[in-house]
Amino acid sequence: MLPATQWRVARNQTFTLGPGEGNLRSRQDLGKTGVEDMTQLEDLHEASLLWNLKLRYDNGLIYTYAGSILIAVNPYKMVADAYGIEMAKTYSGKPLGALPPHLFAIGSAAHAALPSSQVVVISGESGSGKTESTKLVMQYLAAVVPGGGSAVQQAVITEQILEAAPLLEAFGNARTSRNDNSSRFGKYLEVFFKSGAIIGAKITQYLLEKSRIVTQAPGERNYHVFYELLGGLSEAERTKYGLLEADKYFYLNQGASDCSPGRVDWISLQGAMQVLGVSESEREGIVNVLASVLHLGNIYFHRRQLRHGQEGVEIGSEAEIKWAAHLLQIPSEGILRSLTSRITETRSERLYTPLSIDQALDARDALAKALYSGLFNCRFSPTW
Ligand SMILES: Nc1ncnc2c1ncn2[C@@H]1O[C@H](COP(=O)(O)OP(=O)(O)OP(=O)(O)O)[C@@H](O)[C@H]1O
Repeated sequence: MLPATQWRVARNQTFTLGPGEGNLRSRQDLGKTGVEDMTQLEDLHEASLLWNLKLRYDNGLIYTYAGSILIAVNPYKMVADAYGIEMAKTYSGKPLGALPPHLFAIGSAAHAALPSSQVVVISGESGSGKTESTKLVMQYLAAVVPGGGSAVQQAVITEQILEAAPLLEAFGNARTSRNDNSSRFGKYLEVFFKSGAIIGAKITQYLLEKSRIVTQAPGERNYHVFYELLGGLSEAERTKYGLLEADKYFYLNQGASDCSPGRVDWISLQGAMQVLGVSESEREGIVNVLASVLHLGNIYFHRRQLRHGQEGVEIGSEAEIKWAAHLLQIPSEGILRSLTSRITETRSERLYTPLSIDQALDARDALAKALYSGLFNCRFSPTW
């Protein structure tokens, strides 16, 4: 406790304390690199926690414990030798706290506590590093835990677990103002063990951000897969699906962000699908859906005055409807009707009420969202 009324704060700055403000004591000396576990801090309040994290971060130490919780400060650059098989082996079998704080220590602790069920909860704000941390925990498990079955089965399981991430990211991640690879869905990843060995995994994904399929804020993009598809198709394939360059699509160019293919090339993505057992005909179906979503986005409408002062619409671009119908293998009249009128069914008849231009645009977007989210939900719940 210091009785002084003058407190030295930083360098040569001083300030005078007012009456009743003298109950101050010096900050705990955390040394150059802070403490590895926040529970060692004498003062447990926001300022001291942040100060400790800063000291460590400034020294290239991005991980800190708070008891059995690991706090990671995103370095936004690869920290040399921080991960990899050697590091995974170093942490394998060591109890939490035996070595400096690390994500691999969390993986090791969870693995050591088997066979009772374990859960690693990774949370944080957008761009804080959840996706990367999830992949690192999986990399750790794939590196140090044997797969079940024969050597070939083990290799297949490990490869499938690691290939699932880029595939899910292609369909569920997008560039946002905060993160170039932001996950726009929640995921729950389960890894199954038997006798200490990995025998399978399951990813459940939920709450995909559907609005992004049809609209993007300035500087943001649609899901990576669209740009990867258009960047990777050959000329012949483009012709087959009636596709143009990415910047020609309303669903891709609204954010006025660049339309380059970005993260993963289409060939690698197809390779990942193959590894995960997506057949060639299913892959063909996936491209059909993606291409039809793009075609739907380029459909536009003209206002039409109907009898009795009623407003209706007519399609401005038959070609896009025909492409979507062809790719989805449904009659184009059906799409046309559903985008221009509301259908009400009674016992004896069907009533068609014309849509206004805003309603028609909503109907178009709703169809595109239903197609894409249907694809995301049913094709990408891999279970091994
Ligand atoms: N451990 C790390 N080492 C180096 N870079 C990292 C690490 N973790 C994250 N990053 C960098 O930060 C970026 C954002 O991280 P990440 O996508 O994991 O965030 P997130 O929390 O999953 O975000 P969102 O909620 O938007 O999906 C990554 O693309 C990567 O460049």
